[in-house]
Amino acid sequence: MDKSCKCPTRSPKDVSLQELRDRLAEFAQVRGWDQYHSPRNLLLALVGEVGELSEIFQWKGEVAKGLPNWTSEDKEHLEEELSDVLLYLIQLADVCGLDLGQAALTKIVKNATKYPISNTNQRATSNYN
Ligand SMILES: Nc1ccn([C@H]2C[C@H](O)[C@@H](COP(=O)(O)OP(=O)(O)OP(=O)(O)O)O2)c(=O)n1
Repeated sequence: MDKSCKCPTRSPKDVSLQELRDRLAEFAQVRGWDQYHSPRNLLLALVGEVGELSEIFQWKGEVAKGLPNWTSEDKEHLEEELSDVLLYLIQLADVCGLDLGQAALTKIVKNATKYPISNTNQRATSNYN
């Protein structure tokens, strides 16, 4: 093992929105791209990446959870497109001055109020009819 490596060691799941936001801000800043990263431009970039994500599923028919029949190349492509969407979403929230993580937690609480457990079968499933 290379002991000179200063790479942080952590669980693969241990990535915070704040770290992603900070790294994206630095990525844009050192390239002089902040000037182009307006809310509108980032939204359009986000929508473009959602389109690229959609293309992966286009014309495939239903896809089983866990993607059992997908190649590792297909899964890697999906990871990249999901990441592009996430990264533009984080940047959009950042340039709007919003705390996306806190907002998402607040929204989950709001969703739970809107869809109480006792009414889940009637209300949530009615969305699919
Ligand atoms: N002004 C920019 C341009 C790119 N990116 C970052 C965010 C995305 O993660 C990725 C998007 O890069 P591309 O526009 O090259 O898009 P793709 O990676 O999807 O490449 P392609 O469209 O060639 O498949 O780079 C960014 O933050 N700001």
